[in-house]
Amino acid sequence: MDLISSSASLSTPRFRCFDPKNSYPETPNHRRYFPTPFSNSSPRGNSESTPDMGLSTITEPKIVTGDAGYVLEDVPHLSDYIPHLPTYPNPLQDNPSYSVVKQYFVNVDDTVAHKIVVQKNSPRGTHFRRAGPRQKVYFESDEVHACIVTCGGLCPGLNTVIREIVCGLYHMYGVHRVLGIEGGYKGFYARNTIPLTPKVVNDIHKRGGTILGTSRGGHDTSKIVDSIQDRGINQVYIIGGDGTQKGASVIFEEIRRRGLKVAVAGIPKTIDNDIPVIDKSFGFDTAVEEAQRAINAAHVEAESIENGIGVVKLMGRHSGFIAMYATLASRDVDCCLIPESPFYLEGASGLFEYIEKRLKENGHMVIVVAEGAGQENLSESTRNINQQDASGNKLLKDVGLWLAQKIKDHFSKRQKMTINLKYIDPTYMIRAVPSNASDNVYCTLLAHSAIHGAVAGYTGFTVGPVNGRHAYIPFHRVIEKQNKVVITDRMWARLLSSTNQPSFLNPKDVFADEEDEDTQTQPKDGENGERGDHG
Ligand SMILES: Nc1ncnc2c1ncn2[C@@H]1O[C@H](COP(=O)(O)OP(=O)(O)OP(=O)(O)O)[C@@H](O)[C@H]1O
Ligand SMILES: O=P(O)(O)OC[C@H]1O[C@](O)(CO)[C@@H](O)[C@@H]1O
Ligand SMILES: [Mg+2]
Repeated sequence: MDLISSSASLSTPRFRCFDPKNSYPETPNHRRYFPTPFSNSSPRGNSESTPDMGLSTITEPKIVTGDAGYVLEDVPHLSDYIPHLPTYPNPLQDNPSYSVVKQYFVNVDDTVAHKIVVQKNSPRGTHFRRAGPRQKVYFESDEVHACIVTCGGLCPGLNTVIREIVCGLYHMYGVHRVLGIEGGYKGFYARNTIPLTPKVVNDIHKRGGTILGTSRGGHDTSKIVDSIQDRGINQVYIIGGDGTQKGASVIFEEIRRRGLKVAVAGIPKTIDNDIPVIDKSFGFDTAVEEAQRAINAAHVEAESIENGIGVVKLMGRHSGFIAMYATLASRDVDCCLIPESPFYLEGASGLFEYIEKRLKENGHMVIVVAEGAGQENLSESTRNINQQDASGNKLLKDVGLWLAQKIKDHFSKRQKMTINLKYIDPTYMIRAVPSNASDNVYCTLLAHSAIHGAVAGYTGFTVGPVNGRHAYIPFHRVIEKQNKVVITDRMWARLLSSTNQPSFLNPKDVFADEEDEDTQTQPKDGENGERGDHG
């Protein structure tokens, strides 16, 4: 029996109080899991508690299984822990723009498949709850008091997401009280707030950065939730990367522990594109486009002089997506170095040998290096002082400068070959720009999906496209690991074939990696389409 078409519904209850025993079907094929009971019922957190520590027990994943290996990894709902919540008709049904749309409301049983490449006998696999407006909502318009916070590094599109949350709440749901939290998580308890209206945010999407400011570190769960409670905030929109989503997850747990009617929605922001499950992060396309300008400059410089070498360093701490896509887009790049693919300089099939070959063949070359590439080489040659930023992220050594110097040193020893190397570091330029047109549209959809989820009572979720369809993804799925370029995937093979660079791998290493399932954040053979590999 197909779970979706079965009479037993996956939906949260409507027009009645929540009874967890009835919320999910229970048949031999339909197992059900419920949130763990609250660890205590204290209405306030203990502000003496250690900052940045999870104060609450972790909610168990909500997993529903169906026929033929169907699995729904569902997100929490306010009614999971607050009984007797009233529901209201969605005001969109009377909105002139939306009411004309046929089937505007998402069917409560709609789910989105995580993997869409399947074989005849494959199980149906993991699904996520489809994002979008619901017929019934759990907040009245004048009851909503929302807030928005941006955390972590900058990314093109932050202002667009802020704008669209404010305008979406205002125009779709008649919400007039939205607060901007200044300066990231610590702003909840240490900074001012800014009232946000459609007028205030009207043209902010044309600017880079975030009008709210951002920060790293300073996540004090208890103080943040105290502030949310004291201000009477009941919808929290949190925009940020993997660290931010971890922070959002513990905020959600604490809110649930206190039994507050507060929806927590995460909007994934990462210029490195390192958040798993979602197709792609906003701002990524803009960053790749902006990187073309640096690569073009490096190419022009390199081809204008004898044995010219252009080296461009791009962002990407642990994931080389920007470098890989910028390289593939440009076609002027002869070598792309990313954190996922270790490389070496000396000897047969090493980088120096390849540079010499390329210069002899072509007279110039361009190298793109992601900031996290080759850190193991740098550690060997420089003292490793394990420095961290305020959020605990390891500070990387400058691979661009190191590489440029190594290449210069190598060729200066070789009398017969004088090289001219130009090093370009556009690191912050690619993330400080406003988002491009397609990212702007994407940001709008993310903001709308987050709003629809929160007003419908869903909480503890990150929103994002999964195979092109927006879905609500439980926090644990996006914070458990980072998305990385899979160098045994066809996308990396395409890159190798476009640059003709050495793979720096011997087959033994490849097979050893393939055996280690944990290193594979993407399926092999490019089958997931997650990062645009539909080949
Ligand atoms: N495990 C965690 N628990 C609670 N809060 C966290 C955790 N990790 C990070 N944070 C908080 O999240 C915020 C942002 O984290 P971080 O600086 O790592 O950036 P990010 O969100 O990963 O974005 P990006 O890395 O893309 O710039 C910081 O305020 C940090 O204190
Ligand atoms: O210098 P900051 O602002 O801490 O950010 C640098 C880091 O942020 C990122 O852009 C991720 O947001 C990384 O690529 C980079 O290492
Ligand atoms: Mg991060």
